[in-house]
Amino acid sequence: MTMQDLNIAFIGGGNMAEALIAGLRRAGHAAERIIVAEPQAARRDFLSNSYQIKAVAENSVAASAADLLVLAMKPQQMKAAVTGLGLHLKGDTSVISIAAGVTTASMRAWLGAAANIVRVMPNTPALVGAGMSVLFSDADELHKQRTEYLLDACGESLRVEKESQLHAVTALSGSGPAYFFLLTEVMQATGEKLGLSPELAAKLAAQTALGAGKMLTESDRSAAELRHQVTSPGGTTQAALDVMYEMGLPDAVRKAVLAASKRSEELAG
Ligand SMILES: NC(=O)C1=CN([C@@H]2O[C@H](COP(=O)(O)OP(=O)(O)OC[C@H]3O[C@@H](n4cnc5c(N)ncnc54)[C@H](OP(=O)(O)O)[C@@H]3O)[C@@H](O)[C@H]2O)C=CC1
Ligand SMILES: O=C(O)[C@@H]1CCC=N1
Repeated sequence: MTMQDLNIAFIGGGNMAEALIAGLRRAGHAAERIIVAEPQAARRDFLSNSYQIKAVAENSVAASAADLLVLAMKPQQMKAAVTGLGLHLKGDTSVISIAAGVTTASMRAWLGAAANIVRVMPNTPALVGAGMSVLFSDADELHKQRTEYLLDACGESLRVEKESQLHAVTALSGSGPAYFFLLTEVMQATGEKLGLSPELAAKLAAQTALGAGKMLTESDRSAAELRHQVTSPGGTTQAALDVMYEMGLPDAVRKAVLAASKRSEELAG
């Protein structure tokens, strides 16, 4: 079976599932090979209309169709949703959990020892093909490669060798888009306070985020070097950065990333 022939099923059709479905469709995976099980009728309608995929209410229908099954509920919803689902899986189905914290051992306890489990921490930029996903799995290589087919349709993917590293990964790339969005929101609002129209302030903040991101990924210079290049001595950037340091922004970001990692550990139970 080629990767394009995989039947890919999602259980839970929320924000992150939608981002992965959008990535798959954008990369050309056939709509009739994607199915989502989602409890809310309005959300099912939205997903089937937006991506031309099949949306059903019963998890077992999606699970039994799957070569690749993506569990995309909240961590707290996972145990109830997947207990008993193992009965509906084909023997060689690859089961991907994207839930923060929930361990491979817990998934095996709920799904059955034979389940081929891959843990993934994706992020929402998958929606626009710019995702960063990290996987961990102790299952056979085939299951990791199938997972990479899905993830690479949505951006970039990497592997980690230790499951415990997923806490840090979650704190950086899983939650990370929200940190940049908050910064952008504040820049935009302040631009408006300084007299720019909402449209202009939004455009300047967003395009600046995109430009900074492209420089970080495409240039071989470090983030610190790129920052220095913007910062003329005695100039405007220096005035802004002085305030950021005085008010403890680096320390706040450090503590925020540590809090996200700790929360991931707590969700592991
Ligand atoms: N959002 C993100 O940026 C990222 C999220 N993740 C992980 O992805 C997972 C989903 O997050 P997110 O998409 O934000 O959450 P959402 O709440 O948007 O999506 C979860 C969906 O699953 C549905 N659901 C709940 N219970 C069941 C069930 N028993 N069977 C089938 N579907 C069910 C929910 O319905 P209802 O609303 O009715 O409960 C909801 O539509 C989480 O585990 C999270 O840790 C990972 C990386 C990034
Ligand atoms: O906030 C969360 O718990 C999920 C995991 C990473 C991003 N969103």
